[in-house]
Amino acid sequence: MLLEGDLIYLLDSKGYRHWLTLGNGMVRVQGLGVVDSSKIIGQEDGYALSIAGKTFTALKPMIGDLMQSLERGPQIITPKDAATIAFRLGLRAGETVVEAGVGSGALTMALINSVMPTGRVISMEFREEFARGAEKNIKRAGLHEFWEVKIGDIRKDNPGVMADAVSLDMPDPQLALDNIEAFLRPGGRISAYVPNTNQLADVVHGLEDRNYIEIDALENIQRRMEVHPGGVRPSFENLGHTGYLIFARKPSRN
Ligand SMILES: C[S@@+](CC[C@H](N)C(=O)[O-])C[C@H]1O[C@@H](n2cnc3c(N)ncnc32)[C@H](O)[C@@H]1O
Repeated sequence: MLLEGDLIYLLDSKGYRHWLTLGNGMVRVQGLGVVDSSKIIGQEDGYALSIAGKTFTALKPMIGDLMQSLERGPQIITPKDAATIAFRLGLRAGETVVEAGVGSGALTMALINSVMPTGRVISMEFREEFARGAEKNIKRAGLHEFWEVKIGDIRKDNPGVMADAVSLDMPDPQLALDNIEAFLRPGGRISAYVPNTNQLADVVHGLEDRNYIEIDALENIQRRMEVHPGGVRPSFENLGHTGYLIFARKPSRN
């Protein structure tokens, strides 16, 4: 059911998305002008409606849609990499995740989505303006209840919680490993996302030096397929390289 206050998008016949928050009455929608949102409130997800003679479908966004529609500051992580991070960290409802840095908040949304409604994500970010931008994005997505941001440097500051998992998307994750010892629980999981192979090697060596176990480094390659009357082939517009992912678990230190 589509409710007042929901953030939704109207999908047109060309596949374009027009975003709006369902309000009381007329709402301005970019590219469409003014839309009477009272006609959408109370309808089912996937409701088809006509606006100025054109057909649209009203849809509630999934987490990947929210990630891709946010206002961008720093480069965001792609849904394919965020999904792999959340799954390989083994996140479940009720867990506590510490991440750094927050950037635009895209990965944060995927992490929150995996631990809500009883768990939470604490983001550590050393640039105040990025923290505020991410806050706007996370509020727009309606996920702020399960999130906290702390201004600080994960290489030396403590988030003040014991984490089940730590997720790092920053240039030098290996320099945070000593500090993370204090707040990642034994058996806890860690992930790092880096664009270059030299950074990947630095992280893996850093984890090995600290006796982390089940260390695994990978690149996540996905190809979108196109189905044409003449045949089926990978899209020419496929994204090439995004980043490398490293995962490990922390053993008990006794
Ligand atoms: C590439 S962006 C993260 C993008 C984010 N994962 C997303 O999907 O939107 C990297 C962020 O890490 C922050 N950062 C870098 N080093 C940091 C550190 N030592 N402690 C906290 N934040 C850090 C940067 O300010 C930047 O906001």
